[in-house]
Amino acid sequence: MSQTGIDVFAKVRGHERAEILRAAQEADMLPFFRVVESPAAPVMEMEGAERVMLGSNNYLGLTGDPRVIAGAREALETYGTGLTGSRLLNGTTPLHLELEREIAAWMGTEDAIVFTTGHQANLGALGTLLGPEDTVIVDSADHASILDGCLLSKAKLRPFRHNKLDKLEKALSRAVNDPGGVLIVVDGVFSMEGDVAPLKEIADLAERYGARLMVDEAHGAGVLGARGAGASELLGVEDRVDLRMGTFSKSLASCGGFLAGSSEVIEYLRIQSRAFLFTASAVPAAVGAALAALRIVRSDEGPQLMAKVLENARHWREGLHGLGFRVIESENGIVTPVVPVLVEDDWKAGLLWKALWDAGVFVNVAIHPAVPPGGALLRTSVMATHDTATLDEALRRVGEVKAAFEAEHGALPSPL
Ligand SMILES: Cc1ncc(COP(=O)(O)O)c(C=O)c1O
Repeated sequence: MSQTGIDVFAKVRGHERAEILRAAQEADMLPFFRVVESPAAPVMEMEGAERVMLGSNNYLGLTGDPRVIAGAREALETYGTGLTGSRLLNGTTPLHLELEREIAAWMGTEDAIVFTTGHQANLGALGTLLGPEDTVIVDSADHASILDGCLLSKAKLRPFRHNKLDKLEKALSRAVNDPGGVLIVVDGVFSMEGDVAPLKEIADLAERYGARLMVDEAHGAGVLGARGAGASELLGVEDRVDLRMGTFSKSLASCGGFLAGSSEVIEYLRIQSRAFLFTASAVPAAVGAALAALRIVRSDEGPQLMAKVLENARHWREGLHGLGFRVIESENGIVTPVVPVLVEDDWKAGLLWKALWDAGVFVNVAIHPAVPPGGALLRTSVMATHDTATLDEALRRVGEVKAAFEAEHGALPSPL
Protein backbone atom coordinates (compact mmCIF):
# COMPACT_ATOMS: atom_id res chain seq x y z
CA MET A 1 0.00 0.00 0.00
CA SER A 2 1.30 3.47 -0.82
CA GLN A 3 2.15 6.00 1.83
CA THR A 4 -1.04 7.92 0.94
CA GLY A 5 -3.00 4.68 1.07
CA ILE A 6 -1.76 3.97 4.59
CA ASP A 7 -2.61 7.50 5.72
CA VAL A 8 -6.12 7.30 4.30
CA PHE A 9 -6.55 3.93 5.95
CA ALA A 10 -5.44 5.32 9.31
CA LYS A 11 -7.82 8.26 8.94
CA VAL A 12 -10.75 6.08 7.99
CA ARG A 13 -10.14 3.95 11.03
CA GLY A 14 -9.86 7.09 13.17
CA HIS A 15 -6.62 6.14 14.93
CA GLU A 16 -2.89 6.21 14.47
CA ARG A 17 -2.15 2.53 14.18
CA ALA A 18 -0.79 2.69 10.66
CA GLU A 19 1.59 5.41 11.83
CA ILE A 20 2.83 3.26 14.70
CA LEU A 21 3.19 0.19 12.52
CA ARG A 22 5.11 2.09 9.88
CA ALA A 23 7.52 3.48 12.47
CA ALA A 24 7.98 0.02 13.97
CA GLN A 25 8.64 -1.45 10.56
CA GLU A 26 11.11 1.31 9.72
CA ALA A 27 12.95 0.49 12.95
CA ASP A 28 13.04 -3.16 11.79
CA MET A 29 11.05 -4.18 14.86
CA LEU A 30 8.42 -6.50 13.42
CA PRO A 31 8.42 -9.98 11.87
CA PHE A 32 6.35 -8.88 8.87
CA PHE A 33 7.55 -10.14 5.50
CA ARG A 34 10.72 -11.83 6.76
CA VAL A 35 12.20 -14.01 4.07
CA VAL A 36 12.50 -17.73 4.72
CA GLU A 37 15.35 -19.35 2.82
CA SER A 38 15.24 -23.02 3.82
CA PRO A 39 12.61 -25.69 4.54
CA ALA A 40 10.68 -25.26 7.80
CA ALA A 41 12.87 -26.78 10.53
CA PRO A 42 13.71 -26.20 14.20
CA VAL A 43 16.75 -24.20 13.09
CA MET A 44 16.43 -22.50 9.73
CA GLU A 45 17.94 -19.95 7.43
CA MET A 46 16.21 -16.58 7.44
CA GLU A 47 17.67 -13.46 5.88
CA GLY A 48 21.20 -14.72 5.81
CA ALA A 49 21.41 -16.17 9.32
CA GLU A 50 20.37 -19.30 11.20
CA ARG A 51 17.47 -18.72 13.60
CA VAL A 52 15.80 -21.11 15.99
CA MET A 53 12.25 -21.33 14.65
CA LEU A 54 9.82 -20.74 17.49
CA GLY A 55 7.10 -19.09 15.44
CA SER A 56 5.77 -21.76 13.10
CA ASN A 57 2.41 -23.54 12.99
CA ASN A 58 4.13 -26.59 11.50
CA TYR A 59 3.34 -28.28 14.83
CA LEU A 60 4.09 -31.86 13.82
CA GLY A 61 7.07 -30.82 11.72
CA LEU A 62 5.61 -32.50 8.64
CA THR A 63 6.21 -29.79 6.01
CA GLY A 64 9.60 -31.31 5.16
CA ASP A 65 8.62 -34.94 5.70
CA PRO A 66 9.60 -37.04 2.65
CA ARG A 67 6.20 -38.81 2.66
CA VAL A 68 4.34 -35.49 2.58
CA ILE A 69 6.63 -34.14 -0.14
CA ALA A 70 6.05 -37.36 -2.12
CA GLY A 71 2.27 -36.91 -1.70
CA ALA A 72 2.53 -33.39 -3.09
CA ARG A 73 4.82 -34.49 -5.94
CA GLU A 74 2.62 -37.40 -6.98
CA ALA A 75 -0.46 -35.15 -7.05
CA LEU A 76 1.44 -32.52 -9.02
CA GLU A 77 2.63 -35.04 -11.57
CA THR A 78 -0.78 -36.69 -11.90
CA TYR A 79 -3.02 -33.62 -12.05
CA GLY A 80 -0.71 -30.74 -12.97
CA THR A 81 0.16 -27.48 -11.28
CA GLY A 82 -3.34 -26.08 -10.94
CA LEU A 83 -6.95 -26.90 -11.77
CA THR A 84 -7.85 -23.45 -13.08
CA GLY A 85 -11.44 -23.75 -11.99
CA SER A 86 -13.99 -23.94 -9.21
CA ARG A 87 -14.69 -27.16 -7.31
CA LEU A 88 -18.16 -27.07 -8.87
CA LEU A 89 -16.81 -27.10 -12.41
CA ASN A 90 -13.41 -28.52 -13.44
CA GLY A 91 -11.72 -28.18 -10.03
CA THR A 92 -12.48 -31.53 -8.36
CA THR A 93 -10.00 -34.42 -8.62
CA PRO A 94 -10.38 -37.88 -7.03
CA LEU A 95 -7.82 -36.61 -4.50
CA HIS A 96 -10.14 -33.82 -3.29
CA LEU A 97 -12.90 -36.38 -2.76
CA GLU A 98 -10.55 -38.80 -1.02
CA LEU A 99 -9.39 -36.03 1.30
CA GLU A 100 -13.00 -35.12 2.13
CA ARG A 101 -13.83 -38.75 2.91
CA GLU A 102 -10.74 -39.14 5.11
CA ILE A 103 -11.43 -35.91 6.99
CA ALA A 104 -15.00 -37.04 7.71
CA ALA A 105 -13.68 -40.39 9.00
CA TRP A 106 -11.05 -38.60 11.12
CA MET A 107 -13.52 -36.13 12.56
CA GLY A 108 -16.18 -38.82 12.97
CA THR A 109 -18.76 -36.85 10.98
CA GLU A 110 -21.07 -37.85 8.14
CA ASP A 111 -19.33 -35.65 5.62
CA ALA A 112 -16.67 -32.99 5.07
CA ILE A 113 -15.93 -30.31 2.47
CA VAL A 114 -12.52 -28.96 1.47
CA PHE A 115 -11.95 -25.25 0.78
CA THR A 116 -8.94 -23.54 -0.80
CA THR A 117 -7.96 -21.92 2.52
CA GLY A 118 -9.04 -22.12 6.14
CA HIS A 119 -10.09 -18.48 5.98
CA GLN A 120 -12.46 -19.33 3.16
CA ALA A 121 -13.85 -22.29 5.10
CA ASN A 122 -14.95 -19.91 7.86
CA LEU A 123 -16.34 -17.40 5.37
CA GLY A 124 -18.04 -20.23 3.52
CA ALA A 125 -19.71 -21.64 6.62
CA LEU A 126 -20.79 -18.45 8.34
CA GLY A 127 -21.60 -16.42 5.24
CA THR A 128 -23.84 -19.23 3.96
CA LEU A 129 -25.48 -20.72 7.04
CA LEU A 130 -26.36 -17.44 8.75
CA GLY A 131 -28.55 -14.61 7.50
CA PRO A 132 -29.49 -11.13 8.73
CA GLU A 133 -32.30 -12.57 10.85
CA ASP A 134 -29.92 -14.83 12.84
CA THR A 135 -27.70 -14.17 15.86
CA VAL A 136 -24.08 -15.28 16.11
CA ILE A 137 -22.32 -15.32 19.47
CA VAL A 138 -18.52 -15.21 19.30
CA ASP A 139 -15.68 -15.27 21.81
CA SER A 140 -13.87 -11.91 21.65
CA ALA A 141 -10.61 -13.76 20.90
CA ASP A 142 -12.04 -15.74 17.95
CA HIS A 143 -9.94 -15.73 14.79
CA ALA A 144 -10.38 -12.86 12.31
CA SER A 145 -11.77 -15.23 9.67
CA ILE A 146 -14.67 -16.06 12.00
CA LEU A 147 -15.42 -12.39 12.44
CA ASP A 148 -15.16 -11.86 8.67
CA GLY A 149 -17.66 -14.68 8.09
CA CYS A 150 -20.04 -13.22 10.65
CA LEU A 151 -19.83 -9.77 9.07
CA LEU A 152 -20.43 -11.27 5.64
CA SER A 153 -23.58 -12.99 6.88
CA LYS A 154 -25.03 -9.73 8.33
CA ALA A 155 -26.23 -11.76 11.31
CA LYS A 156 -26.57 -9.94 14.63
CA LEU A 157 -23.17 -10.20 16.32
CA ARG A 158 -23.02 -10.73 20.06
CA PRO A 159 -19.40 -11.04 21.29
CA PHE A 160 -18.62 -12.26 24.81
CA ARG A 161 -15.45 -11.79 26.86
CA HIS A 162 -12.78 -14.38 26.13
CA ASN A 163 -13.69 -17.75 27.72
CA LYS A 164 -16.07 -16.13 30.24
CA LEU A 165 -19.01 -18.50 30.56
CA ASP A 166 -21.15 -16.02 32.54
CA LYS A 167 -20.77 -13.52 29.67
CA LEU A 168 -21.66 -16.22 27.16
CA GLU A 169 -24.77 -17.05 29.16
CA LYS A 170 -25.73 -13.39 29.28
CA ALA A 171 -25.39 -13.16 25.48
CA LEU A 172 -27.49 -16.31 25.09
CA SER A 173 -30.21 -15.05 27.43
CA ARG A 174 -30.41 -11.84 25.37
CA ALA A 175 -30.36 -13.74 22.09
CA VAL A 176 -33.46 -15.78 22.95
CA ASN A 177 -35.51 -12.70 22.16
CA ASP A 178 -33.79 -12.21 18.80
CA PRO A 179 -35.60 -13.44 15.70
CA GLY A 180 -33.98 -16.34 13.79
CA GLY A 181 -31.55 -18.97 14.99
CA VAL A 182 -28.58 -18.65 17.34
CA LEU A 183 -25.09 -19.99 16.61
CA ILE A 184 -22.13 -19.95 19.02
CA VAL A 185 -18.71 -19.97 17.30
CA VAL A 186 -15.48 -20.46 19.22
CA ASP A 187 -11.89 -21.42 18.50
CA GLY A 188 -11.12 -24.80 20.11
CA VAL A 189 -7.55 -23.58 20.68
CA PHE A 190 -7.22 -19.80 20.50
CA SER A 191 -4.66 -18.80 17.91
CA MET A 192 -2.89 -16.06 19.87
CA GLU A 193 -3.54 -17.07 23.50
CA GLY A 194 -2.98 -20.80 22.91
CA ASP A 195 -5.63 -21.62 25.51
CA VAL A 196 -8.49 -24.05 25.08
CA ALA A 197 -12.19 -23.12 25.11
CA PRO A 198 -14.27 -24.76 27.90
CA LEU A 199 -16.19 -26.69 25.27
CA LYS A 200 -18.14 -28.95 27.62
CA GLU A 201 -19.64 -26.01 29.48
CA ILE A 202 -20.21 -24.15 26.20
CA ALA A 203 -22.02 -27.19 24.76
CA ASP A 204 -24.15 -27.37 27.97
CA LEU A 205 -25.12 -23.72 27.55
CA ALA A 206 -25.80 -24.14 23.83
CA GLU A 207 -28.17 -27.01 24.60
CA ARG A 208 -29.87 -25.17 27.46
CA TYR A 209 -30.59 -22.17 25.23
CA GLY A 210 -31.32 -24.07 22.01
CA ALA A 211 -28.29 -22.64 20.19
CA ARG A 212 -26.06 -24.44 17.68
CA LEU A 213 -22.32 -24.73 18.14
CA MET A 214 -19.42 -24.42 15.69
CA VAL A 215 -15.77 -24.98 16.73
CA ASP A 216 -12.71 -23.83 14.78
CA GLU A 217 -10.12 -26.58 15.23
CA ALA A 218 -7.36 -24.87 13.22
CA HIS A 219 -4.83 -25.20 16.05
CA GLY A 220 -6.28 -28.23 17.85
CA ALA A 221 -6.56 -30.62 14.90
CA GLY A 222 -3.50 -32.83 14.63
CA VAL A 223 -2.46 -31.96 18.18
CA LEU A 224 -5.21 -32.66 20.74
CA GLY A 225 -7.28 -35.77 21.42
CA ALA A 226 -6.37 -39.44 21.00
CA ARG A 227 -7.09 -39.30 17.24
CA GLY A 228 -5.81 -35.74 16.95
CA ALA A 229 -9.30 -34.57 16.03
CA GLY A 230 -8.86 -31.49 18.21
CA ALA A 231 -10.20 -29.81 21.32
CA SER A 232 -13.72 -31.19 20.71
CA GLU A 233 -12.34 -34.72 20.87
CA LEU A 234 -10.12 -34.06 23.88
CA LEU A 235 -13.01 -32.56 25.83
CA GLY A 236 -15.48 -35.26 24.77
CA VAL A 237 -17.97 -33.02 22.96
CA GLU A 238 -17.56 -34.18 19.38
CA ASP A 239 -21.17 -35.31 19.14
CA ARG A 240 -22.42 -32.05 20.61
CA VAL A 241 -20.68 -29.76 18.09
CA ASP A 242 -22.78 -29.08 14.99
CA LEU A 243 -19.96 -27.99 12.72
CA ARG A 244 -16.18 -28.30 12.98
CA MET A 245 -13.74 -26.29 10.94
CA GLY A 246 -10.05 -26.99 10.41
CA THR A 247 -7.08 -25.97 8.29
CA PHE A 248 -4.27 -27.73 6.47
CA SER A 249 -1.95 -24.81 7.18
CA LYS A 250 -0.90 -25.98 10.64
CA SER A 251 -0.39 -29.63 11.63
CA LEU A 252 -1.36 -30.89 8.18
CA ALA A 253 1.64 -29.18 6.61
CA SER A 254 -0.09 -27.71 3.58
CA CYS A 255 -2.62 -25.03 2.70
CA GLY A 256 -6.42 -25.30 2.61
CA GLY A 257 -9.32 -25.68 4.99
CA PHE A 258 -12.30 -27.91 5.76
CA LEU A 259 -15.69 -28.09 7.41
CA ALA A 260 -16.96 -31.35 8.89
CA GLY A 261 -20.52 -32.03 9.97
CA SER A 262 -23.82 -33.65 8.99
CA SER A 263 -24.45 -34.64 5.36
CA GLU A 264 -27.34 -32.21 5.24
CA VAL A 265 -25.23 -29.18 6.18
CA ILE A 266 -22.20 -30.16 4.10
CA GLU A 267 -24.31 -30.88 1.01
CA TYR A 268 -26.00 -27.51 1.41
CA LEU A 269 -22.58 -25.81 1.61
CA ARG A 270 -21.43 -27.65 -1.53
CA ILE A 271 -24.11 -26.00 -3.59
CA GLN A 272 -24.58 -22.70 -1.77
CA SER A 273 -21.28 -21.55 -0.32
CA ARG A 274 -19.88 -18.68 -2.38
CA ALA A 275 -16.41 -19.07 -0.82
CA PHE A 276 -16.44 -22.65 -2.16
CA LEU A 277 -18.03 -21.97 -5.54
CA PHE A 278 -16.49 -18.72 -6.67
CA THR A 279 -12.80 -19.45 -6.28
CA ALA A 280 -10.32 -21.87 -7.83
CA SER A 281 -10.04 -25.17 -5.97
CA ALA A 282 -6.99 -26.10 -3.90
CA VAL A 283 -4.02 -27.01 -6.10
CA PRO A 284 -3.33 -30.76 -6.41
CA ALA A 285 0.04 -30.51 -4.63
CA ALA A 286 -1.62 -28.90 -1.59
CA VAL A 287 -4.30 -31.60 -1.50
CA GLY A 288 -1.75 -34.40 -1.96
CA ALA A 289 0.40 -33.01 0.86
CA ALA A 290 -2.56 -32.60 3.23
CA LEU A 291 -3.74 -36.15 2.50
CA ALA A 292 -0.27 -37.60 3.14
CA ALA A 293 0.05 -35.61 6.40
CA LEU A 294 -3.43 -36.68 7.52
CA ARG A 295 -2.50 -40.33 6.93
CA ILE A 296 0.54 -39.88 9.16
CA VAL A 297 -1.62 -38.28 11.87
CA ARG A 298 -4.06 -41.20 11.66
CA SER A 299 -1.29 -43.85 11.68
CA ASP A 300 0.43 -45.25 14.79
CA GLU A 301 2.97 -42.47 14.40
CA GLY A 302 0.37 -39.72 14.93
CA PRO A 303 0.03 -40.10 18.72
CA GLN A 304 3.83 -40.16 19.07
CA LEU A 305 4.20 -36.88 17.17
CA MET A 306 1.40 -35.30 19.20
CA ALA A 307 2.95 -36.47 22.46
CA LYS A 308 6.31 -35.05 21.39
CA VAL A 309 5.00 -31.60 20.43
CA LEU A 310 3.11 -31.35 23.74
CA GLU A 311 6.17 -32.52 25.69
CA ASN A 312 8.19 -29.79 23.93
CA ALA A 313 5.47 -27.25 24.73
CA ARG A 314 5.66 -28.14 28.44
CA HIS A 315 9.45 -27.89 28.44
CA TRP A 316 9.46 -24.56 26.59
CA ARG A 317 6.65 -23.16 28.74
CA GLU A 318 8.40 -24.14 31.99
CA GLY A 319 11.68 -22.69 30.70
CA LEU A 320 10.12 -19.33 29.87
CA HIS A 321 8.31 -19.29 33.19
CA GLY A 322 11.62 -20.05 34.90
CA LEU A 323 13.18 -17.05 33.16
CA GLY A 324 10.55 -14.85 34.80
CA PHE A 325 8.20 -14.28 31.85
CA ARG A 326 4.43 -14.18 32.31
CA VAL A 327 3.32 -17.08 30.14
CA ILE A 328 -0.41 -17.16 29.41
CA GLU A 329 -2.01 -20.32 30.87
CA SER A 330 -5.14 -22.13 29.78
CA GLU A 331 -7.70 -21.92 32.61
CA ASN A 332 -8.41 -25.63 32.17
CA GLY A 333 -4.67 -26.38 32.35
CA ILE A 334 -4.48 -27.88 28.85
CA VAL A 335 -1.12 -27.38 27.18
CA THR A 336 -0.97 -26.64 23.43
CA PRO A 337 1.97 -25.90 21.12
CA VAL A 338 1.19 -22.17 21.33
CA VAL A 339 3.08 -20.57 24.22
CA PRO A 340 2.34 -16.83 24.49
CA VAL A 341 4.45 -14.46 26.56
CA LEU A 342 2.71 -11.33 27.78
CA VAL A 343 4.50 -8.03 27.09
CA GLU A 344 1.44 -5.70 27.31
CA ASP A 345 3.01 -2.71 25.54
CA ASP A 346 2.95 -2.81 21.69
CA TRP A 347 6.16 -0.88 21.24
CA LYS A 348 8.10 -2.97 23.78
CA ALA A 349 6.81 -6.13 22.10
CA GLY A 350 8.33 -4.94 18.80
CA LEU A 351 11.62 -4.04 20.47
CA LEU A 352 11.81 -7.37 22.25
CA TRP A 353 10.99 -9.20 19.03
CA LYS A 354 13.89 -7.42 17.32
CA ALA A 355 16.33 -8.23 20.12
CA LEU A 356 15.38 -11.93 19.88
CA TRP A 357 15.69 -11.86 16.09
CA ASP A 358 19.19 -10.42 16.41
CA ALA A 359 20.01 -13.19 18.90
CA GLY A 360 18.90 -15.81 16.35
CA VAL A 361 15.50 -16.65 17.82
CA PHE A 362 12.39 -16.24 15.65
CA VAL A 363 9.02 -15.75 17.33
CA ASN A 364 5.87 -13.85 16.36
CA VAL A 365 4.47 -10.62 17.74
CA ALA A 366 0.76 -10.12 18.39
CA ILE A 367 -0.36 -6.54 18.92
CA HIS A 368 -3.80 -4.94 18.76
CA PRO A 369 -6.09 -5.76 16.87
CA ALA A 370 -4.79 -9.37 16.93
CA VAL A 371 -5.06 -9.12 20.74
CA PRO A 372 -6.96 -6.64 22.96
CA PRO A 373 -5.37 -3.20 23.51
CA GLY A 374 -2.64 -3.49 26.16
CA GLY A 375 -2.40 -7.24 25.61
CA ALA A 376 0.64 -7.31 23.30
CA LEU A 377 2.41 -10.62 23.39
CA LEU A 378 5.14 -12.67 21.82
CA ARG A 379 3.44 -15.69 20.33
CA THR A 380 5.91 -18.54 20.49
CA SER A 381 5.17 -22.04 19.26
CA VAL A 382 6.98 -25.35 19.24
CA MET A 383 7.13 -28.30 16.87
CA ALA A 384 7.47 -32.05 17.36
CA THR A 385 10.83 -31.82 15.57
CA HIS A 386 12.45 -29.58 18.18
CA ASP A 387 14.84 -31.39 20.50
CA THR A 388 15.54 -30.46 24.10
CA ALA A 389 19.05 -29.22 23.33
CA THR A 390 17.74 -26.75 20.72
CA LEU A 391 15.00 -25.52 23.05
CA ASP A 392 17.53 -25.13 25.88
CA GLU A 393 19.91 -23.18 23.67
CA ALA A 394 17.01 -20.90 22.65
CA LEU A 395 16.09 -20.46 26.34
CA ARG A 396 19.68 -19.47 27.10
CA ARG A 397 19.59 -16.80 24.38
CA VAL A 398 16.13 -15.60 25.43
CA GLY A 399 17.36 -15.28 29.04
CA GLU A 400 20.29 -13.12 27.94
CA VAL A 401 18.06 -10.94 25.77
CA LYS A 402 15.56 -10.52 28.62
CA ALA A 403 18.24 -9.37 31.09
CA ALA A 404 19.67 -6.79 28.66
CA PHE A 405 16.19 -5.67 27.58
CA GLU A 406 14.92 -5.10 31.12
CA ALA A 407 18.10 -3.20 32.06
CA GLU A 408 17.34 -0.76 29.24
CA HIS A 409 13.54 -0.69 29.04
CA GLY A 410 12.30 -1.68 32.48
CA ALA A 411 10.68 -4.86 33.80
CA LEU A 412 8.48 -7.05 31.64
CA PRO A 413 5.35 -8.57 33.23
CA SER A 414 6.44 -11.29 35.66
CA PRO A 415 4.65 -14.56 36.52
CA LEU A 416 1.47 -14.09 38.57
C1 LIG B 1 -8.10 -20.13 14.44
C2 LIG B 1 -7.86 -19.96 12.97
N1 LIG B 1 -8.89 -20.13 12.13
C3 LIG B 1 -8.73 -19.99 10.80
C4 LIG B 1 -7.52 -19.64 10.25
C5 LIG B 1 -7.39 -19.45 8.78
O1 LIG B 1 -6.69 -20.52 8.24
P1 LIG B 1 -5.76 -20.41 6.94
O2 LIG B 1 -4.55 -19.64 7.34
O3 LIG B 1 -5.46 -21.83 6.66
O4 LIG B 1 -6.53 -19.73 5.89
C6 LIG B 1 -6.42 -19.47 11.09
C7 LIG B 1 -5.12 -19.12 10.51
O5 LIG B 1 -4.28 -18.47 11.01
C8 LIG B 1 -6.59 -19.61 12.49
O6 LIG B 1 -5.57 -19.41 13.32
